[in-house]
Amino acid sequence: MDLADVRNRIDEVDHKLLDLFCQRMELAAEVAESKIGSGKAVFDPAREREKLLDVARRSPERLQPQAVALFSLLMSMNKAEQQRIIARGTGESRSARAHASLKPVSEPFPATASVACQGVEGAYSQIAACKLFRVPGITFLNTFEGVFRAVHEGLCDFGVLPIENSTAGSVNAVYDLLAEYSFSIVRSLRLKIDHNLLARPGVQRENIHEVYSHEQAIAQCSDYLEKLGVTAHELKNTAQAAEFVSRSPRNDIAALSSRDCAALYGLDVLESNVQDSDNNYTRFIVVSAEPQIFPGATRTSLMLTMKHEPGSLYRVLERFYALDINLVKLESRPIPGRDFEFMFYFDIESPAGTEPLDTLLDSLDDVCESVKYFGSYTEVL
Ligand SMILES: C=C(O[C@@H]1C=C(C(=O)O)C=C[C@H]1O)C(=O)O
Repeated sequence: MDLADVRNRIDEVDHKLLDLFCQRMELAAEVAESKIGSGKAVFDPAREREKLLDVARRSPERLQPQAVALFSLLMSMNKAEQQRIIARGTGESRSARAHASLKPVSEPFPATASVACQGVEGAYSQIAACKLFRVPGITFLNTFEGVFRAVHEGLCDFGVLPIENSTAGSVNAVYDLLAEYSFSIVRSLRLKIDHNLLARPGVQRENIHEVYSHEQAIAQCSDYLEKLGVTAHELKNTAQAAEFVSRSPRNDIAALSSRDCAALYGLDVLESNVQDSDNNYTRFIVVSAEPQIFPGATRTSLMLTMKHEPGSLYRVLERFYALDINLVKLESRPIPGRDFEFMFYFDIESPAGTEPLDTLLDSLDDVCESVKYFGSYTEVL
């Protein structure tokens, strides 16, 4: 069998398939028009079930799963096309945000601003704020909620908060507050976290018996602490641990903190980069009360809830695939007390203000129980 011959025959089949695919997609305009007239929903599950049953019956048995998958994708693309047409026709986006607010503004991200951070001086949030803004005026609050309240009440322009860590995962409390306050993410930063063993000047490493830090830092350095043969104690944050050690008269304690804290609290770095994994990053976000998209935004964060049934995540992922949109984060999260729904965090890469992202946002309501759009922004390293 000559490969070139077979390929010619494949090409012929593909030309026909492509022609039929375009015809099928063009019918979406007529279906959309009829649905605008009748007020019927784009997604008609009964019709789709019938179609898939028919497809399965008509296919040879060994090709049934592939045929069903192919037609599911065709129907998904058809629905996305209908959503796009309906949204344009009525001039009204069904997405979580209207199109107008999805367009980037012309002014650049500010270099100076008043910023709310959780913790105390030297905390990783403060280090992040100083990398995110050239000259930030920082107000420290005790809790994440305090940060949101400070921005909500107009005391600060922006808030800086941790959103996920490469070892511990997403910070659910921050996601919940984003949804509760309807705030937008306007920038993010991937900060490499290096923990250091800090002690008062003159203290020797071999004399250390107890180490103080935040529970996550202790977890991230657990192998090191075991080797050191010390007991670990939790404090509210790593900066507070440094402060505690600096004030204590004891000569057998140390803190796991950032290098900045050594200078800040007059401590010596006994050993640097003591974390077990050298791939330890925390992502911080800048939040604002008003939705704002700054130039160059390519990352979008969403929180989607889906029914607990076979294929629900697949139907959403299909939309990304059909629009050639790359996923950079997908994490599931249990919803306490709600057995019949699933919540997922999605981050996608797609320039804000362009067709694929608008089309995607317009078409998600159809395959999700709820869609939360948290903003489009630039991630800096
Ligand atoms: C095209 C329609 O809209 C949707 C898409 C379908 C398809 O692509 O075949 C089927 C049912 C609907 O969910 C329709 O209602 O017929």
